[in-house]
Amino acid sequence: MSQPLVQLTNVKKSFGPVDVLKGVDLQVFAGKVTALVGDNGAGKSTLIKGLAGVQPYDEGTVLFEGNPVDLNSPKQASELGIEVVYQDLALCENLDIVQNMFLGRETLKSGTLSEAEMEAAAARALQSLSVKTVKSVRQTVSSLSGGQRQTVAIARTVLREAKLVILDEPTAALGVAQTEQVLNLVRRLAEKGYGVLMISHNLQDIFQVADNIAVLYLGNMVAQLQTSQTNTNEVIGYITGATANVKED
Ligand SMILES: Nc1ncnc2c1ncn2[C@@H]1O[C@H](COP(=O)(O)OP(=O)(O)OP(=O)(O)O)[C@@H](O)[C@H]1O
Repeated sequence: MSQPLVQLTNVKKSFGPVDVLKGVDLQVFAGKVTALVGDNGAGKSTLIKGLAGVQPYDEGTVLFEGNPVDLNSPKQASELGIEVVYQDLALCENLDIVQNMFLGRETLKSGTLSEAEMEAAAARALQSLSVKTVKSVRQTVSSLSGGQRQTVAIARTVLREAKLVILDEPTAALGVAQTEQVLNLVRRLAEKGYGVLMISHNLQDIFQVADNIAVLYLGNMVAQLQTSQTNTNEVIGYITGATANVKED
């Protein structure tokens, strides 16, 4: 198999006396969707906050494209090409799609952009993901459906030149049709070569879009499975701890 885009080795994180990540390994590949699953409190959010540089790990190594990297701030993570779409999406209701896509980044690496250039770049980001559900990039976010909002938040990561897109429960608040739209978009992200790490509690979604499934149980990575080589019962066994595979200290 090719070199992972991201490789975490023996990552640990504690809050006071509570060990939340107890030496976690994880590999995420470019062009693949990796689902991160685990019961409430397993450590999924803590794991992605470390990758996002929001809450740095206490110990462990992170290789990005094969090189050791520090992830001590969101800026460092973003500069490497790690972008997270949190459940709240961090979109401003009263602003339009273009304004939201450039929020806080009115100037890019290439310098300051005019309105027309920003509009064109926003449209290009959506087109690159074959998004047809958004009619105009000048629509305000308040007029968009939940699925369209998720789409805009994902397209924003593309505009920010992400290499790894981390999605926190992207379909949690969506109905059936919009879930389908967003799952198609997640697949397209991978087809375009992005590495995707997706937290989800929905096994149906996971079996539909994920190439790999990583299971956290009480702060331990108990399984990294290929979706094609496993089934729902096996994954549930690891999530609930019925199938034990915990590293001894
Ligand atoms: N800042 C913090 N201070 C203290 N404890 C924390 C902190 N953040 C997380 N925890 C604890 O770490 C454990 C793992 O939390 P985390 O949010 O990473 O789990 P999760 O798998 O994302 O859960 P969920 O599916 O419910 O979102 C929990 O027991 C939680 O209470």
